[in-house]
Amino acid sequence: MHTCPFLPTEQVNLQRGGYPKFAVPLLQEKPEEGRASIYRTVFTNSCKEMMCYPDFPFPDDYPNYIHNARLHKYIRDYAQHFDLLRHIRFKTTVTKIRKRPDFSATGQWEVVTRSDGKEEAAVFDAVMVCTGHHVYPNLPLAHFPGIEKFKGCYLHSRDYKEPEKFRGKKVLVVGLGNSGCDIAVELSTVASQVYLSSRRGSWVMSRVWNFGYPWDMLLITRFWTWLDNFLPKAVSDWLYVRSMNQQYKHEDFGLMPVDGSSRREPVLNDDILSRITCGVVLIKPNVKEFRETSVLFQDGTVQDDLDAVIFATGYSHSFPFMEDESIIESKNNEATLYKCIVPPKLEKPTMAVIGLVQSFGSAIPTADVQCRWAVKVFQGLCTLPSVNEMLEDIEEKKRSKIRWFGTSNTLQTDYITYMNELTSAIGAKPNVLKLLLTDPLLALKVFFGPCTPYQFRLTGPGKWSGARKAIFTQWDRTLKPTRTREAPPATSTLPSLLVLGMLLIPLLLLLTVLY
Ligand SMILES: Cc1cc2nc3c(=O)[nH]c(=O)nc-3n(C[C@H](O)[C@H](O)[C@H](O)COP(=O)(O)OP(=O)(O)OC[C@H]3O[C@@H](n4cnc5c(N)ncnc54)[C@H](O)[C@@H]3O)c2cc1C
Ligand SMILES: NC(=O)C1=CN([C@@H]2O[C@H](COP(=O)(O)OP(=O)(O)OC[C@H]3O[C@@H](n4cnc5c(N)ncnc54)[C@H](OP(=O)(O)O)[C@@H]3O)[C@@H](O)[C@H]2O)C=CC1
Ligand SMILES: NCCS(=O)O
Repeated sequence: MHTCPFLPTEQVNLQRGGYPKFAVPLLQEKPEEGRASIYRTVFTNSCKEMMCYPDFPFPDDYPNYIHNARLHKYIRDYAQHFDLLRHIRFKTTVTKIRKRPDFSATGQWEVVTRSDGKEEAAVFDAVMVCTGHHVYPNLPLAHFPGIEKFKGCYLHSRDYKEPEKFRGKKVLVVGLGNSGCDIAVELSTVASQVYLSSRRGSWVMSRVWNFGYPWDMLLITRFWTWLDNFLPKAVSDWLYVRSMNQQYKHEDFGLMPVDGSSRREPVLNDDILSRITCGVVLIKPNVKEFRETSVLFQDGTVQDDLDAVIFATGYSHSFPFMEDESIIESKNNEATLYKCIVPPKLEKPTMAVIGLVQSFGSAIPTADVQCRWAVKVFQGLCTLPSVNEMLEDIEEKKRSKIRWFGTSNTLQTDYITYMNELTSAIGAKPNVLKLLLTDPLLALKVFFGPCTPYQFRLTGPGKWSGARKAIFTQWDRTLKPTRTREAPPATSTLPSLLVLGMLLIPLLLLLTVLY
């Protein structure tokens, strides 16, 4: 990788010589091998009511979208609240996971760890692999002819931390995902020009959706999921494209996705339109090739005097610690796991992969429900079908992925459909029809309101007594952090009905005269 001359390298040396580690390793200047890495200004793109642990709402004074440092505190608060820290071994790397010799009888695993240079092995009855899928950068340089000739520098978005070092530079960002969009917007405040190249375009939405409410509280509901699946696909596709294009026409900003009906995860960014309108971010098509100091795009346009390229081309995932790599079969960004969790060919179901799904929904509640299902499998309370039946189910799910995402090799899945599948299996899926009879107001909120994580703790094993109240107060917690100034009492405005009447009367008179 061409290091950027204007990115000071002493930090790397400093790091070796006691560089002050950030409180949050994610923000270290030089990302740690095998760890996710984010840039300083990352704010969540799921709102607090949609991304909390199902039995641990965020404090009501937290903003709806949260800076990564506050999210880190919330996760630590959760661990402290449920007394989990005693179960966690920090600064400990798992270097090897292998079946014990008697695995087919016991289902036990041997796990080797390294901490402070010391290796240690231990035996476990079950293993949950929760190592994330935003760790290993996807940097497909072979797709960018001439990059080896390029005299500027380039890096993957995983290595990007902040914009200052790019002040006055001409920078190309490749990839219109959430990283590419965030980074292009931030760079545009200091760079002399930012180009944002997109291969297939993306739906780009603001976090602040209709009526000023969080996008995910309005769009991720059981009603919309039901309608999306109930209507003929052509109709639901038309509605989807129409809703995504309702705030502005994406083609007017060069953003329009090639496949508009794909339910691929949208980009959430509140500033990109303004940066495009101000000309500091220029949207470009895919790169055709790089030259020594310029880049040729697929539409034939050329950009000279390029200083740097940031490849925001996403991530791949791998499990280097698995001695037998065939256990978690994963290639082309798709994994062969039953319910996206269990390797189907194990003689004993004592391994679960958690978090290897991507949806409109949030990672935290998804992982919470996945773990609850996996524990029932480990306990033998959720029995798995035969290997062939699991493999057929995996194939069937791949076919439905093509229907919604245009490809099977994706971690994408439909959030509520997936959560329903898992919560049904453990008896924790809310029964809306039954609720209609027993608690009609709750039923309406559950079906038409935001599918907040509390819904997955309303009933069944793991039920949380505070879930109903959390659902009834979710909008209070949403509005509290923004309603921070009481509007002064209205002075001159006439009641709106009176105004409406005053407008209607002349209109009615005009109509009677005309007709
Ligand atoms: C920039 C960015 C912003 C995001 N914003 C949101 C958002 O707004 N909302 C949302 O829901 N999701 C968001 N995501 C996605 C979300 O962060 C991830 O899905 C989530 O972090 C997944 O959690 P995880 O625990 O599965 O994996 P990770 O958070 O990646 O954690 C994996 C952990 O495993 C550890 N690990 C890995 N290998 C080993 C090993 N061999 N031994 C020991 N430990 C190991 C790593 O150190 C790490 O601590 C974002 C992702 C990125 C990159
Ligand atoms: N604020 C937040 O909450 C943020 C959340 N995230 C999350 O982190 C995860 C990773 O996001 P991100 O890093 O953006 O990665 P993504 O995988 O979401 O996006 C990768 C982008 O790179 C493009 N790309 C990939 N390969 C190539 C190629 N060979 N040639 C051209 N373009 C290519 C893709 O284009 P194409 O569309 O054509 O495939 C896509 O636009 C996502 O889940 C995202 O939601 C990330 C940043 C901020
Ligand atoms: N869709 C929320 C998860 S993400 O990876 O940002």
